[in-house]
Amino acid sequence: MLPGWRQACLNVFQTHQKSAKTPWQRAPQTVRLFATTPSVWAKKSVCMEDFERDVIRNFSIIAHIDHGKSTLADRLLELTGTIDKMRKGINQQVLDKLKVERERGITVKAQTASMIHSFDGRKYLLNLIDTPASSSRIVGHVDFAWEVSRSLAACQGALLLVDATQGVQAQSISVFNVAVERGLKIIPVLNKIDLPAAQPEQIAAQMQAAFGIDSAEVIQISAKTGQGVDAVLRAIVERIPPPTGEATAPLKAFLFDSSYDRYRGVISLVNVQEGVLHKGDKIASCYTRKKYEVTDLGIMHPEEVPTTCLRPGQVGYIACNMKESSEAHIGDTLHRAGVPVEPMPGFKPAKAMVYAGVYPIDSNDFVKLEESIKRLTLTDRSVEVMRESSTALGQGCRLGFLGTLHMDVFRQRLEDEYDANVIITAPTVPYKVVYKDRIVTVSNPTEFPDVSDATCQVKEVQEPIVKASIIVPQEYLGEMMELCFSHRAEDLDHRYLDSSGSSGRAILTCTLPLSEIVTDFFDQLKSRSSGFASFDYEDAGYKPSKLVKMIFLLNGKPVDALALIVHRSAEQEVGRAWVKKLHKIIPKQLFEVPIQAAVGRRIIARETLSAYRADVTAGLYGGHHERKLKHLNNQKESKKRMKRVGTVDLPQEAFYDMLKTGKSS
Ligand SMILES: Nc1nc2c(ncn2[C@@H]2O[C@H](COP(=O)(O)OP(=O)(O)OP(=O)(O)O)[C@@H](O)[C@H]2O)c(=O)[nH]1
Repeated sequence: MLPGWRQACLNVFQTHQKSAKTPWQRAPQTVRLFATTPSVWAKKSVCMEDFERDVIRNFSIIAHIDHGKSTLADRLLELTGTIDKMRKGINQQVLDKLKVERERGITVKAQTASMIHSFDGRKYLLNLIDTPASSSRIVGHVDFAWEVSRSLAACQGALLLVDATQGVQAQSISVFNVAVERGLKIIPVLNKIDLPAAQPEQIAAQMQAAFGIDSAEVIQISAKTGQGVDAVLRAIVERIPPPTGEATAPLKAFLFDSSYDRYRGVISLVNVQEGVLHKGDKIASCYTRKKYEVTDLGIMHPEEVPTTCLRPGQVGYIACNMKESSEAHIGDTLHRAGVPVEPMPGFKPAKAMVYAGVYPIDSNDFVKLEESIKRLTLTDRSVEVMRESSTALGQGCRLGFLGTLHMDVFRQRLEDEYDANVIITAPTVPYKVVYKDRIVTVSNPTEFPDVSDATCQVKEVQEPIVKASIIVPQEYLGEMMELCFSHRAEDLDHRYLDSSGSSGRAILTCTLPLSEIVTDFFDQLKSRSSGFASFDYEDAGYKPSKLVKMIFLLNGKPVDALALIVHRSAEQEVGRAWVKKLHKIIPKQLFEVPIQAAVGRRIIARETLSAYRADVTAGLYGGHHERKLKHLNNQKESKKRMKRVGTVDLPQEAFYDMLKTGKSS
């Protein structure tokens, strides 16, 4: 169940969802909750002139998953009277939105809310910019580092929230580093002190060791009971500096998020840095140079509340007849048309780290799938989309994701919101193939050259590597080191975060090839540390590596959709495992089928599928000629639904099974 106003809003749309004829007619959930203003919400009006720079505070809450970010955000909204406690209901969160977010307990899409807070006789405008957290249950949080980084660019401060029972986790450190890099004022907050297992003193000391902050600055709270939360509000006002920027300067607004509304087009979230933005203003984008007219603007309070203007330092939404999501570039600078300004300094664009082919289970559904992907990317701009086709799977799309969690979330959203059943090929990272005269980035195994073939003129192959950090109770340190070494770790190092014997925590850092962590690394990390380890990684460039392309042959014919890029040291193991799996999954044919794994011309592994003919007429004794014919015809029909790979018939579902099990193998 959702809180009052969100539930009412959801009900309106669920009715619409049910009446929508096709899944792709349905509005994406982000849009539904973001852009509509049902009458159940009380009309609010806010005069933006009341809030000059010195009474504005722009901040984020940064935390590891489940440390209580959404609970604290709700408490702040309640304490400032932005939402009504009774209407919201108890223990229900206001800012989390998507179904996948509720199911996985993670925040995927950032949300922003403005609060008005009276303090020491003055009214302050507090803008909370919600950053998505990761799910350490699934894989590294780096998937959403891009979202976090863009949210933080609109802030001057951040609440660093740590669970007093769990202590500092890997993601707390990585987000902290991003915040510090951006020069944000950090307010350390220790949450869940109401729990009997809380160890506030020990964890505060841990925060000192991990972040180098003064433990006396740590505010102890319980976001659940509200204890100490007023001290957080005080610290936001007192410790976070106000934004800079002059109202008289030419307009400069920083675009940090966008969503899509089917009626109004793109809705952008902006942070006005300089000048004043009004309804009716003609604005232009520094990036695309396109011009627009502002048709609507206001603040998220927490729903949309229209205002007459947005002044320096303020954060709000604008609608300006932007038709395509691709026009709203995250990190773009908007200015008054005809009055160009210097764009905001370089913003890291989203970089795809993991690629996979996405195909419909029924190849006739490609058009529908492509449409669904298009719609979904309107709300998730960080996904790269290209068309591709495979002889085995037909027409499909090659998608680039920020990480495997991102890929998983995208697949789940495709299934939840668009009823799309898809086959996703094994994830591949982008490799660099260095030829004598050029460097080519390859993210599709079918395009990877046969490096053993001298005519290819490949000088070397480079693979992406990451700097990984694992925080774990000391008793699991050895186990974690072994895990890292078995995944080709280098430069392994560790230090202790506190000195409380074996129950204390250690942080282990190393470099790992990205390809090693996109499959089973995370599951192993969790199971080998009894769920206690937290893991994070960041991009660390490229490094030469001995990689080869492995292909699989059925009856001597290669199956393109199954090609893999593997490290030479693992080729035997991987080849054997996949051939065994294929042997289990591929249905028997009318003839014997050799299943082989090959690297270049070398056959690495082989299994043989024995011949079999489904005798559909067995049991039909005597002269039932017509019935026999009917059964044989049925058999012929079902064969038409099979994919023909060379001479071998494969049902599309077999690929689904192979690739699904391939992921966890
Ligand atoms: N006892 C207690 N429980 C809390 C407190 N704060 C949060 N919780 C509980 O901790 C769980 C996680 O809280 P959330 O607010 O959803 O955590 P989150 O950090 O927003 O999680 P993400 O959305 O994934 O970032 C929920 O069950 C909360 O009720 C607290 O101060 N005390």
